[in-house]
Amino acid sequence: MDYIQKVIEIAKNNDSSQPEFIQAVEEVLLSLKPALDRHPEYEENKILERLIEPERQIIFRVPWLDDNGQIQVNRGFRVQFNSAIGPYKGGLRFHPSVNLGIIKFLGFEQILKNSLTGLSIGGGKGGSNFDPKGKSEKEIMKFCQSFITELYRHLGQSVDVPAGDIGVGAREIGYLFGQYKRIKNEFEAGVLTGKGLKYGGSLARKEATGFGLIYFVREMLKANNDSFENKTVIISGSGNVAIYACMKAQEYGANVVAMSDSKGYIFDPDGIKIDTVQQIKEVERKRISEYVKYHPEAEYVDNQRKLWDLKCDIALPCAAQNDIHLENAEKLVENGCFVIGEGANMPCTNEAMSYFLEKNILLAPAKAANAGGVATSALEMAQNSMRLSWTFEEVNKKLDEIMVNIFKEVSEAAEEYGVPGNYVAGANIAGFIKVAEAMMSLGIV
Ligand SMILES: NC(=O)C1=CN([C@@H]2O[C@H](COP(=O)(O)OP(=O)(O)OC[C@H]3O[C@@H](n4cnc5c(N)ncnc54)[C@H](OP(=O)(O)O)[C@@H]3O)[C@@H](O)[C@H]2O)C=CC1
Ligand SMILES: O=C(O)CCC(=O)C(=O)O
Repeated sequence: MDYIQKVIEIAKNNDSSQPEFIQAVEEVLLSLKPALDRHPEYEENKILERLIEPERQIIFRVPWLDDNGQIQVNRGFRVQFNSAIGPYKGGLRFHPSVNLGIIKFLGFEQILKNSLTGLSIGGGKGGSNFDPKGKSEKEIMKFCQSFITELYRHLGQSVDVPAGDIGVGAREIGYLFGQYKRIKNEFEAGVLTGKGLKYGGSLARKEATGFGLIYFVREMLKANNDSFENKTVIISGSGNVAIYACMKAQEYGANVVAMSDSKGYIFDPDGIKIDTVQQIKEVERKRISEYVKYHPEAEYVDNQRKLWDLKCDIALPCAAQNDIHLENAEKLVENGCFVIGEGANMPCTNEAMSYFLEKNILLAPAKAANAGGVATSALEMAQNSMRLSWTFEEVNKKLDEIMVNIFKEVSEAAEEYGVPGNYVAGANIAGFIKVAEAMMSLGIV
């Protein structure tokens, strides 16, 4: 058995109940062969065995009182995966589906993503099986306070710096930061990112993941003599990443005709009115089906999975993992889709990814394409350290430059390691080499 297969077997034996984590490990490791062939010292130093084992995993009880005075108990997680190149960095997800395997897959992806940003940030991720849907403002606050009252002891601006993810936005970060500050009796702004602008947040962080995705896809299209101009785009999700991806794609001349949420999708052939989506999702926190009340010419389909049956040039999955299965991939290609830009983490199954690569579809992998969010979080940390705030234009310009660099790094790695145009392998190899080299320098730790 070769080295890669041996390490995949270790993951399968140790973590057989964590399918998403095994999926992420297989996807990454199988693409690293050219890098491992060139660097036999990685095997001697058991770099892969160490890479798939988190440095630390914290699982904790989160008790809180609901509005009826009843005690509720949730489970909290923080996986501090790899700190070879910087403090652990990665978001918190609050969603009923959260379990250790999901947090581990996200944390594992985050190691390589953060490496690709070129900034000094290691990989981590956390969250809870708490469902923010249907909770009152007070319940959200009480949950956040209880969550951070346990987790705070493991955090710090040079230790571990969480941010948002599904179900965690500026509102939740505010409550988490408020309680952290109270417990520590210290205004340690750099301990959390995605903060509100009034207390240390960065301009353009809210927009960064979506905008960054479009900057990356723009570069990928440019390298293939194409652009967003007049392209038909469909986007899954209607949360933070989806909204700002839509906005930037429209600015570049694309016609975004569909968006979704976890229940269904809207189809507006004249182009999605993104301010309406913002009102429904960011302000009212309602379902996307509300859209047709404002725009009766649009259609609502009560089946989120059917989104992928629509005809488009570019598909941007920006909702959750394993959103595009093989049959969705086949349908997309059959309908003429030739670009996939992954805004969500691991939105394509490994079978769907392989199919897209086989069909020479331009595939922008999540680790590279959605790295603009965490990169801008690192810019927020930099501003916090300097006690300065940059303008929106300054942050956005830096974000754009970072995404241009990531694309360059990814496409050059693909070329150098004999898989030109395979940005999936390019991203994995480029992200991995930096972390592996740092781990080699740091000794057996
Ligand atoms: N926020 C960030 O900076 C970054 C986020 N990401 C990734 O982007 C993706 C979206 O995150 P973000 O926009 O922040 O999250 P939000 O919570 O803002 O939005 C999530 C969106 O996805 C939908 N959704 C959630 N779960 C499912 C599901 N199982 N099936 C279908 N739709 C679903 C939600 O629908 P509903 O409204 O019905 O809940 C909502 O529209 C995630 O994969 C996240 O890990 C990656 C990098 C950075
Ligand atoms: O901004 C951050 O630190 C986290 C972003 C994130 O969770 C992600 O990149 O998936």
